[in-house]
Amino acid sequence: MIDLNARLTIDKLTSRGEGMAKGPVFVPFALPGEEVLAEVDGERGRLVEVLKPSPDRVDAPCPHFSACGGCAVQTLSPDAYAQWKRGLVADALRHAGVSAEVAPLQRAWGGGRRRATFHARFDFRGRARVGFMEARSHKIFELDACPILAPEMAGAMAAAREIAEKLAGTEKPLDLVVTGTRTGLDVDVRGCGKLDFETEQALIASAQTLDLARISNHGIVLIERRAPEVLSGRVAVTPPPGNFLQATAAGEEALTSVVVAALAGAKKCADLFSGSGAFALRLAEQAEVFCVESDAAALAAALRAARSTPGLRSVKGEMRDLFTRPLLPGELEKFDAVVFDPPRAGAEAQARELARSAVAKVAAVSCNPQTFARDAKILIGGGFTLENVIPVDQFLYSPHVELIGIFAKAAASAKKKRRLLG
Ligand SMILES: C[S@@+](CC[C@H](N)C(=O)[O-])C[C@H]1O[C@@H](n2cnc3c(N)ncnc32)[C@H](O)[C@@H]1O
Repeated sequence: MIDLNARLTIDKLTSRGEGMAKGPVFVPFALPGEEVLAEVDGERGRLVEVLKPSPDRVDAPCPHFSACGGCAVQTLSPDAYAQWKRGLVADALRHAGVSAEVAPLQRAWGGGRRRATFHARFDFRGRARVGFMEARSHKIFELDACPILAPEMAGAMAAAREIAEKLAGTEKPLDLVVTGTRTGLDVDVRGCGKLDFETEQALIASAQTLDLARISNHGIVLIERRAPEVLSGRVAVTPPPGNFLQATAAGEEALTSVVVAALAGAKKCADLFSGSGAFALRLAEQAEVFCVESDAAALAAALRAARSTPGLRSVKGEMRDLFTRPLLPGELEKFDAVVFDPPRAGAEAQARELARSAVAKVAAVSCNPQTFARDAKILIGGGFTLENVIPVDQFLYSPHVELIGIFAKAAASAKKKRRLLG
């Protein structure tokens, strides 16, 4: 039954960035401590009016707030926002029974996001609607400007629109992944399947008129006019189309500088889930690095970048699925230190092997506090101490938070493990 006029008190802001009242009822855009009027249908509430605003409520900086589904947590004051995000990490650790001091949130959005995925849908006349998704809907929200995009993304929306128009004939829902690089925009189109010759030529022509660095169809390059380049420290990397990239350059800098400092002194490091080398290429200024990654193109990009940069220590790598074939203690023996940065699912299998290993220092980077906490518990069970937890915010106004945990194992305990392993 729908209650059109429910008066609710909001108890907390959830890990999805929604206000939660008793019931529970989840009310997007409502803040803790507020009294609100909401339209309630089961567990979902639609904010109608804020009757008693929180002292932490501020004006949303973006004119598209609440219509665009992108940035739900814009009306929380900067201090309350930082406490909430830090709290997401602290709660996940507490819930998993891991005791650790969590450092204050590092703000790392810098100039803004260097990648965005625009969605395109076509109406029955073939007219493209291009933009982000509307809040809680499958409809497209069309917009001209997004304040959270980095300057390198200038022209990204116009490019996405023009390319979508060229693909109207496919009638399929499309995603356009646009990355702002220092040599221009890199666009990867997804969802259109194999294209006929004329459509491919039309996209190549668009790449010329829009002065794109590169355009690809689901990873298959149609034209590379200039190699797209991002910097990993001083190393220029050409990431494969649509490949994983930390959301902001400042976020990558924040995560990697913590890891590089924590692993200082190590002569041989492993970078597990290495992608195109954000950690490895910086660590290689001070240590030999071995990268392990399941995506062949990403691994190749890292190794190629290392080869073409003078002055780095050796960077080698292996393509390997670390979920099913984690590095075993015998293989880990070669390394003084390990960084691992898995996808949201975490690195359970690898954490189990690290726990059994004699590695002295481990930096765990994560985009999911829950799986981080699970993996941290495994490492601690293997004799590691969690020395430091640092939350890093590169997804401004969203509920996403990254974090780094620095783990150390005392030499005596590491030696004992080594003896046990024979
Ligand atoms: C969060 S990204 C981190 C990449 C890199 N460390 C960076 O900062 O740019 C996770 C990486 O893990 C890789 N990956 C996903 N599943 C994997 C698996 N089962 N085994 C090895 N690598 C995997 C992805 O291809 C991706 O490059």
